[in-house]
Amino acid sequence: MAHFGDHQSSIYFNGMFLGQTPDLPTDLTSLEERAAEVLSPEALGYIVPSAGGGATARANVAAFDRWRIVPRMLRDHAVRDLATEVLGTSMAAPVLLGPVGVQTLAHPEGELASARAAAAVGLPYVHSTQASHSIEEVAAAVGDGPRWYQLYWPTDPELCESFLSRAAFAGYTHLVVTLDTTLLGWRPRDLDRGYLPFLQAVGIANYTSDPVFLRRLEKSVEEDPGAAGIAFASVFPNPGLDWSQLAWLRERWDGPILLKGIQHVDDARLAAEHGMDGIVVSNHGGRQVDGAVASLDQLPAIAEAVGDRLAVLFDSGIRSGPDVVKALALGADAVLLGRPFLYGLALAGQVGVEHVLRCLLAEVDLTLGNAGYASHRELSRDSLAPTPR
Ligand SMILES: Cc1cc2nc3c(=O)[nH]c(=O)nc-3n(C[C@H](O)[C@H](O)[C@H](O)COP(=O)(O)O)c2cc1C
Ligand SMILES: O=C(O)C(=O)c1ccccc1
Repeated sequence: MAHFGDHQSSIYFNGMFLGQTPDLPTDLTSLEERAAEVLSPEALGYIVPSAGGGATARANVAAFDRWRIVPRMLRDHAVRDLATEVLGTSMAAPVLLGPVGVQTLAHPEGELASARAAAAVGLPYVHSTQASHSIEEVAAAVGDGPRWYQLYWPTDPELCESFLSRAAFAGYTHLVVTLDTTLLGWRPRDLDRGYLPFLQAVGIANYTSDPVFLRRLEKSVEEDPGAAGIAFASVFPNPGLDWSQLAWLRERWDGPILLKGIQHVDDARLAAEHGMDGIVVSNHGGRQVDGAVASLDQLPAIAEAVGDRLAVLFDSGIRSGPDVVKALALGADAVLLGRPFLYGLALAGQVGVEHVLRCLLAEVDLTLGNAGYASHRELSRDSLAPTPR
């Protein structure tokens, strides 16, 4: 609670700004509009839209509106506590910064700014394989804060081992294996522009800092910046993965492993049967399978089926404090933030990301308190009612 508590009382007391704060909107929808004014057309076209016509991305957000919080009265909430622990990692609140690649697209300091902001607010940072800063640079930026590593499992086992050993050596403790992007989804806005950040010379420091990857490059990156993009395209797609290969991964990672991209209750059960420690119920913010179900709609059944065996994390569509409260009440142990923190990053670097995180946590705190809860641990399905149609 330490970090968040300090900031909450000194800056965002009762939701009001008391001291110096960045000149940024406090609601995340307005923040997205402001970020759209500063992002390049390419960056905007990559970050904001989703797969296909965006039906799943819209469904992700709309799903939260089908639930309403039912406030309780005269329940002492003078001392409130958002602090929690997930798979041994302590955090100021049940919120993590989700893995997001190529963040220099949004701001020159990219992942370094986001990682510093996460550490300053006391939330874990999940570092993407697809990042524009290396595993080691981001570890240094996080300092004493919690470090989780997200794996895009490359086709080359030697490269995969290299990523894993570098991450472990740099002090990352938890592995989040993203399963929903073995092939990049159909994304018309990028296709129409002929632009994908990781195929250009930018955005793949995580690969170009890797000795195994560099050995795979026939031409040096200095000679031909396009060579890295081509080598990346040859190792990134991995549609041959199946459940049997998790044993291989388990042998190579000592800490907890979470599977990201789970949407089917049977896959959640399979994750438990294969000895995983957690899952992230996610559809990648609607960026992969357009027409897929809303992520929140899958959460209750999944949490019910495996919540006693696995840590159940959730993402896709979180845009406000009440959204966080609803996901927790429906069975999530914690949520991951995606696009919203990128908008803060685009507008003001580290300060902008901190602003987004503090606004979100302050709104979670006020929503819980005014609904009669001293802690998110008191939430249950009974805290919500379905919205009448
Ligand atoms: C620009 C962008 C890049 C992303 N890169 C990754 C990535 O490298 N690895 C990953 O597992 N998920 C990635 N994601 C997905 C997020 O981790 C998360 O699942 C998603 O953004 C949640 O949906 P939301 O943006 O609606 O909150 C990315 C999302 C965005 C918007
Ligand atoms: O754009 C994404 O959503 C994403 O996860 C990704 C996938 C491959 C390379 C870079 C980012």
